[in-house]
Amino acid sequence: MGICYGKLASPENHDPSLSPTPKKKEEVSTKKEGEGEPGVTVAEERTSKPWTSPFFPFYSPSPAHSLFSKKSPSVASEGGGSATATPRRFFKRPFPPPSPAKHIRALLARRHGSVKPNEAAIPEDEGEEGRAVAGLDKSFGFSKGFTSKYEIGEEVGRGHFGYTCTAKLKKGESNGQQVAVKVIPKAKMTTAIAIEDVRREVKILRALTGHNNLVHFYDAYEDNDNVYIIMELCEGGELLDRILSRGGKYSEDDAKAVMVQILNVVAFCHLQGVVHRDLKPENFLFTSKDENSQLKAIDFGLSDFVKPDERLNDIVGSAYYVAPEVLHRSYSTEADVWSIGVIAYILLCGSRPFWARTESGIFRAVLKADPSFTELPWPSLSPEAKDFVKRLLSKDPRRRMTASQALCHPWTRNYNDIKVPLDILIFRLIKAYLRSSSLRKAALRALSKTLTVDELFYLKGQFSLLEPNKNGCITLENIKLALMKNATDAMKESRVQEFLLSLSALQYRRMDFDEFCAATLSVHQLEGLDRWEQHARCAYELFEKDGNRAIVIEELASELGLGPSVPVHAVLHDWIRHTDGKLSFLGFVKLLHGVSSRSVQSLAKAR
Ligand SMILES: Nc1ncnc2c1ncn2[C@@H]1O[C@H](COP(=O)(O)OP(=O)(O)OP(=O)(O)O)[C@@H](O)[C@H]1O
Ligand SMILES: [Ca+2]
Ligand SMILES: [Ca+2]
Repeated sequence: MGICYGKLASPENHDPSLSPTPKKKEEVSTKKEGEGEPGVTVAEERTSKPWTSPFFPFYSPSPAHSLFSKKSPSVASEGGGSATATPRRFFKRPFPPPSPAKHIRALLARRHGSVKPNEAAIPEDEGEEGRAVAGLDKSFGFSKGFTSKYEIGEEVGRGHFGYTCTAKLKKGESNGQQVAVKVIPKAKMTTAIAIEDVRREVKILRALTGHNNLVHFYDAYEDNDNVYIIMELCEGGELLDRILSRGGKYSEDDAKAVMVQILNVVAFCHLQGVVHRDLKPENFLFTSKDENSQLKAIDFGLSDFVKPDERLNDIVGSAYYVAPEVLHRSYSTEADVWSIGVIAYILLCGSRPFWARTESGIFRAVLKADPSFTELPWPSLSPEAKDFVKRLLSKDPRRRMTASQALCHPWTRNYNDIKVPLDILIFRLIKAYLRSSSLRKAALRALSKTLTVDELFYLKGQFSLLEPNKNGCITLENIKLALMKNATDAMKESRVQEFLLSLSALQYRRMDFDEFCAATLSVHQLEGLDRWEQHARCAYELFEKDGNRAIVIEELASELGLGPSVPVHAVLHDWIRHTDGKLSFLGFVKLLHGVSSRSVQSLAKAR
């Protein structure tokens, strides 16, 4: 079971056209996170926050906020107690508006070491680290003497793992400087996983600090009771509160201003080999109350390092924002881009793309349902905005845009001279290209000739970031220099350098822009486009003229790295044209994918 919204039984019973009547207090039925108990009603008030914002109707609280006081379950009323005041909101609204997101319960259970039967919607393997253990080592090696250096002020926010206060430096050069301190009680660290998470949160903040859209990290302290993370104080409040105070809807331009900042910092994290894993509007703060204030990513508590070809498998994040592949336990940086897609959807229409009353219901929707782009206000939004969100919310992570690509999308790319960061995907694809057979390279080259202006825009940008020489070519040296320019300590952890070594096939050669396009185009992404068939047919015609040649089945099998156990004549029969022994269209498309022997084996079994 998950969060409940009073008696908002069906997704159809809300009205998107309602005026965002601000409410300070809202009563909704909810269930305590991480515990399998039945729903309890919570009355919430965020007025004790320094930047209190009005609530959107149906605002549902996160039980993690201790500022909320509990009330008896009987006071839950329809539509959060405000149904009679604005009855029109029923029957029309497609989804409830955003509210604070809750962490996935399996994750919390694992971190608190309390997995009870049937509690987690997706069972986690409970290893030694996930069990609450007495006598855990809770020393982090952080500085001591927090209280002698800082005078702690008012609480400005609270999450599941800690609370955040303002603080003032007592002495030294920056005497009086206001900072934010996230206090994480050691008493809450009951498992090895929880301790490791705090260690990694600080390590990642330390490694990434410096980006304009990432909260500035100053230092970390500890004493017997707490860990203290000292950061820049963001006084503009959470993005979630701004969404709510605007009635859940942003103009396209305002949404773009937010999106561009989010994509920028996430592209930066991904290049460094860090995946955030908890992107949601609560984890972006504005530096000031100003409308055009800068946005900062915070809360790297669930973040991790990921090597370029590695897949992570622990289920982490917040239900509304979690990517399908995370639920399938095999994911990488693309999972963050999905969460950005959910945020983009909410910004543009004020509703969540995937909604259900229970956690498992949300997971089902994430895995199976297609978000609505037909309900209001979608018909009145630009086709570019819709395409942008759809390509972030592609269920297949290989078809999803990367953060850098999203900054090159026609919806965003003309926004205020965006500087698109280097995309780690480029290096992954070059690596795969260099390992390909000459036949596959020829096929990719043919496909690259069919790229459109939009697709070339991104590739041109990436190519110029690698600073080609006078002849318009790049070498391994260019790639090294470009990465060094962008490298932070995080890169050492995620071992991008090691990955670079794997590009050593480039050592004695250079690549011009044409070859770069062939190397870095993503076949999977092109396949996700409506015009894929056209692309592929057109590319096949070019390949016929230039690259196609007679090939015997055994040679093709070896090109594809098929082992002797594969019945190649049966499997590859349709891939070779019997009239002249050259690749058929089917064979061409398979070759473009660089079909793995595993998929061919499964193909063989299916026959
Ligand atoms: N640098 C900051 N300046 C101002 N407020 C902050 C800052 N960092 C955090 N906060 C506030 O404190 C809240 C909790 O911080 P944070 O999200 O890091 O905690 P958490 O316990 O990890 O939360 P969660 O439950 O989302 O995992 C934030 O949502 C925000 O409102
Ligand atoms: Ca948070
Ligand atoms: Ca957190």
